[in-house]
Amino acid sequence: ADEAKTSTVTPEQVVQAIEKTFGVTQGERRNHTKGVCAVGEFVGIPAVAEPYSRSALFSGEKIPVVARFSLAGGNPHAPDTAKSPRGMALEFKLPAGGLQHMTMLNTPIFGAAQPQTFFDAIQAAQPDPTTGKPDPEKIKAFKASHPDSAAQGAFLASHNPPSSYANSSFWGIHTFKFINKADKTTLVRWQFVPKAGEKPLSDDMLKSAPTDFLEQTLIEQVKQAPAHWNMIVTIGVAGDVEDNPSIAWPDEREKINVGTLTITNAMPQKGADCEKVNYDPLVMSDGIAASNDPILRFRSPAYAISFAKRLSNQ
Ligand code: HEM
Repeated sequence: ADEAKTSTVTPEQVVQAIEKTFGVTQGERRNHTKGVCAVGEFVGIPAVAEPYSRSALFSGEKIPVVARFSLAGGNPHAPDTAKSPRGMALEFKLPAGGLQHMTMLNTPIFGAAQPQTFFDAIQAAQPDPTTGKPDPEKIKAFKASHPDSAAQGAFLASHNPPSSYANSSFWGIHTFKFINKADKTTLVRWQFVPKAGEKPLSDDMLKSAPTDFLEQTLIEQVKQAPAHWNMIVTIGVAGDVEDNPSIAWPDEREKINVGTLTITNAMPQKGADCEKVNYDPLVMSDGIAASNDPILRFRSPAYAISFAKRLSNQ
């Protein structure tokens, strides 16, 4: 066990472990396999955002967005009632071909401080050959030996999953840097807050809801009226955790509303715009930059491996 803790797991090994635990859906994402495409726009509030970031995202112009909503894990048939993370991935199409990605979850923190913990979690969830199910003893041992997984686990256990993607908050989780026109850097974290409010499944709905409802609910909701989220940025102060996505920042930090995301249309992922996007979270525009968070840095090569596989129909 000590050896495992100090060893350096590679993105290849993590993607292989995901494939072993969940199986492979040919030509599809290795993680967050089940999902739905959407499109819309983002309008920033320059008076609020520009003191912190010079990104063209916050110019106040309408920025086209290609979005994808998803369930965590590599199971393409995961039930929409599963108490697992939901994802929201955004590709903002900035003027002159510039891009900004935000690839978020509906939990404020992540279940791993380093890639090794994520790898160990995936391995612990591997189905036991005799039962076809994860071995509860292995999951227990994983939790006991990985305290950095506890906060996200507790959040997921105490919050029922959303009744609609349009009624869920999504967090960027990692610490990022905003850089303004005077080259001043501010540490930030962000959250997309649904204007329609958070509406989790009730305990009764959790038992009675069908396997698949999230995709159809979103498609039908946005046919009636667009769905909106405010982008709320938390301003960090000296000493706030910069490189550990498993630890939340104190609640009392200043929060600013820097713009609104509007989703105008949603559609099945096959053949739609989001299908062939690699939502690498390190694709960023001038004015927004990565921290040294080891999870954030690790995601980029892991997504590239999954993307290359699915594009070549593996
Ligand atoms: C070591 C940590 C992580 C690993 C190894 C990992 C791995 C992956 C992989 C392989 C994919 C599929 C990529 C593709 O084929 O396009 C994926 C998708 C995704 N991940 Fe992660 N991930 C990690 C952490 C995170 C974190 C911290 C977040 C949120 C802050 C996140 C949010 C998502 C979302 C939303 C998607 C779906 C993107 C889409 O719709 O295309 N992941 N992840």
